Amino acid sequence: MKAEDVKVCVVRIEGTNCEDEMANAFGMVGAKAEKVHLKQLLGQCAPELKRDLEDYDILAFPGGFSAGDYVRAGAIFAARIKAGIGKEVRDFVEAGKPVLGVCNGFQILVELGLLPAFDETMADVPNAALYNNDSGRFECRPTVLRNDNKGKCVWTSDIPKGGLVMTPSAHGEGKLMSNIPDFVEKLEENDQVVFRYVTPEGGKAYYPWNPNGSPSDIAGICNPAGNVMGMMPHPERVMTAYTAADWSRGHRSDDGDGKLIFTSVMKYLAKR
Ligand SMILES: NC(=O)CC[C@H](N)C(=O)O
Repeated sequence: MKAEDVKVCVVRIEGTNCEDEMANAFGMVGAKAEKVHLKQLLGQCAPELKRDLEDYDILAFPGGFSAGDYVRAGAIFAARIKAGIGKEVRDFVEAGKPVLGVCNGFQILVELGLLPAFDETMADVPNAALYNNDSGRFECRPTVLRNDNKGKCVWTSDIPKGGLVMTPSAHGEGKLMSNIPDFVEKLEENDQVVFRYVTPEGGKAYYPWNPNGSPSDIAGICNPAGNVMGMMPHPERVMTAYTAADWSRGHRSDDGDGKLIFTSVMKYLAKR
């Protein structure tokens, strides 16, 4: 698939607030991104505004405070999706099409049951959640991630295994939790761990470099097939070096580290 033929659905509802930079990020790697309100996918709009998920090649859930973070961040957005287009989303994922959830988007993917999705896609009762940060407050700062994926995730092929990327974090509910006793081990066994928080030198993270207290310093995971990825930090905010933290620019020329996520998925689609 040529880059210019790639169509991206950047889906939003009231409270989403990172759709512009998410659409811009895909545009910077040559794809055609469209900001689509959930109501357009549900048909609750003028006929000419109706959109069908199957017409897109990538589904992206941007950050924000969808539905005001009521109940839990992402819970209401996920419930509305599941009730209205659950089958279409499941078909999209099972067709191997790439799905990205950033921050609130990650929370939505977990609430939908699309991550970690150990046994099935969109299980009725999700077996994980993004919980309140250990600090009990909203954490907003540059964070450094190490790519710990062994090659399964389609969103990280341009980042060497063990490579470091600086991507900023900004969230109140970023602690990945699960009711499954050996949750982290299962993620590791399935190669579903993607990013871990580390210090700028690549060492074991401690607060504030792990801003939320996530076990094993996990910052991002993928599904067993590797086409769905969710991460708390915001790669779409560091597409260029000038938006990166000054101390993190040593190993990048004019691009920001976040661009590698978007170039990676375009390479995956180029082979489909
Ligand atoms: N930047 C975001 O998407 C924030 C996500 C969510 N509102 C939280 O605070 O955890």
